[in-house]
Amino acid sequence: MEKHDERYLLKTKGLTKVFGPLVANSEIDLVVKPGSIHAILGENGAGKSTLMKMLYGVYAPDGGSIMMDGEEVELHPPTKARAKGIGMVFQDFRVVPALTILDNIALSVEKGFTFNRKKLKQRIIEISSKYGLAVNPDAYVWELDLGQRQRLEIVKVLLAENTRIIIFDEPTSVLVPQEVEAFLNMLRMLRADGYGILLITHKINEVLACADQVSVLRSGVLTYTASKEDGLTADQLIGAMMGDKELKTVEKQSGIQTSSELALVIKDGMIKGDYGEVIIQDLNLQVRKGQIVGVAGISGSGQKELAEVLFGLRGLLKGSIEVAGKPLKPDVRAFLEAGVSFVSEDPIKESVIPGFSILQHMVLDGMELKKKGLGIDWKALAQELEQSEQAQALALAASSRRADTLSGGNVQRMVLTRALIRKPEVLIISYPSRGLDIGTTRTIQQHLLELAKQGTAIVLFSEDLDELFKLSDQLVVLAGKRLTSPYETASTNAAQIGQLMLKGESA
Ligand SMILES: Nc1ncnc2c1ncn2[C@@H]1O[C@H](COP(=O)(O)OP(=O)(O)OP(=O)(O)O)[C@@H](O)[C@H]1O
Repeated sequence: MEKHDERYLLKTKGLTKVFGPLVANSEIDLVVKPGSIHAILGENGAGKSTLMKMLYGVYAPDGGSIMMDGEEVELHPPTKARAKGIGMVFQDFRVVPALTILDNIALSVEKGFTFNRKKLKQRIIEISSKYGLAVNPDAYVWELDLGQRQRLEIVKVLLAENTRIIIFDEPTSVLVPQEVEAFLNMLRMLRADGYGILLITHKINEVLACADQVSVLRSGVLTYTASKEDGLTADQLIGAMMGDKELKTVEKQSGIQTSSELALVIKDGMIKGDYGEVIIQDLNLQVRKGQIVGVAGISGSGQKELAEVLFGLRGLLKGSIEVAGKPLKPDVRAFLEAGVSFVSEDPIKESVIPGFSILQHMVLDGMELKKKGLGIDWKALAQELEQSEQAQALALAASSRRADTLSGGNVQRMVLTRALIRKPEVLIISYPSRGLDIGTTRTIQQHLLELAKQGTAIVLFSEDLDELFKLSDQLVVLAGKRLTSPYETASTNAAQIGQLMLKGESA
């Protein structure tokens, strides 16, 4: 028998993964204990997902070993990892939208083609009520919001035979603030039942709220480990992640007068959803030059549809939209020409073209071409991009890198650089800090304030109320198919905005 303090579910020794010349993970020693939550922290591109993907068998290690139950194991491909009891909840969900929750789960956990629907349904209900994971087995996946899809993934992992380690890759990035506490409670219940939890997150407060152990990666190396008994503090963890780099503070200068010139106006608009249903009606919105208007709302209240209207990707069913006093038809080219830039809510899915480099993405989005003879001077373009203030501030990866091999946070940096570099007249930006590490989050927030100071009108969609309050001059709320009138940020508070999010202005 091993001594109690030597108990572990999984242990790595010298685990290493390289991608060409890049050492993404270098000689990592990590221990996953039963009944514990182990947080993995690190800046964007530090190697967190790579490490987790080796433990879930997506990648075969290039060096080192993994031990389970006292012997060395091979976990690649994921079928082997799953057979050993390792489950992973990814950021992008692996579900079939056209099927119900029950059928999706049957596809992943049942071995044959026939299965006992009634029994499986019963098991889903049991497991989901045990851990507070409200899911309706008969609902279709396309009907579900991101939080519900995540719960489906978790149920799937829990129903798989002998799961004992569960890896979560930035789970709370898709959750609205009200769902985060319930999620952390669920993690605590899993811990109490003996599961070993690996949790990748950028949110220090979540780590402090629930982690038993913390490991920090920097440039592929595990540089810091600590446990709750050592007394974890935010400063210590941020220091371990950022090293000598300083964490900026972001503050909006008060008393700046925004111009009275209107940059963007929607009058009496109506927006329909993908199934012809009315999503927003009686829509009125005005954004002045240099003003940041934050849009709050519970997810799925029409944020995506409104953002698409503001970039010409979706038409208004009624009403009009004007940019700098000029009415525009729903046509992205016309919006681009009018100086509108757009950051969508899901950059990995919507903005990355497989096989294309960062530079090619920039050119496709309208970066001005430099001619050389009959061709394009790619070298000069690359230099211009890499030396730009925006690329440097956001530490954009090398412009020749293929965008589809970037880490999640680095894709977000690419999309943000692309939007900022155009010095837009109007910027429509959704969830700017999603997936970004804490240092980059502050940098992008500072950039948005600077951009507004220089006259850009910004519509900011965010689920993070702190971020909305920190950056916005005015707040509007989407609720009950309507957009509220604007509230001056300085004279409202989170409680009032929270009420509006739940009940709209009829409250
Ligand atoms: N398939 C791949 N091919 C080439 N390089 C890769 C591949 N996957 C990851 N990388 C690189 O390995 C490094 C580590 O990436 P990884 O996704 O593990 O970082 P991360 O810490 O999870 O970052 P983030 O917080 O941004 O998600 C990055 O430089 C990334 O670009």
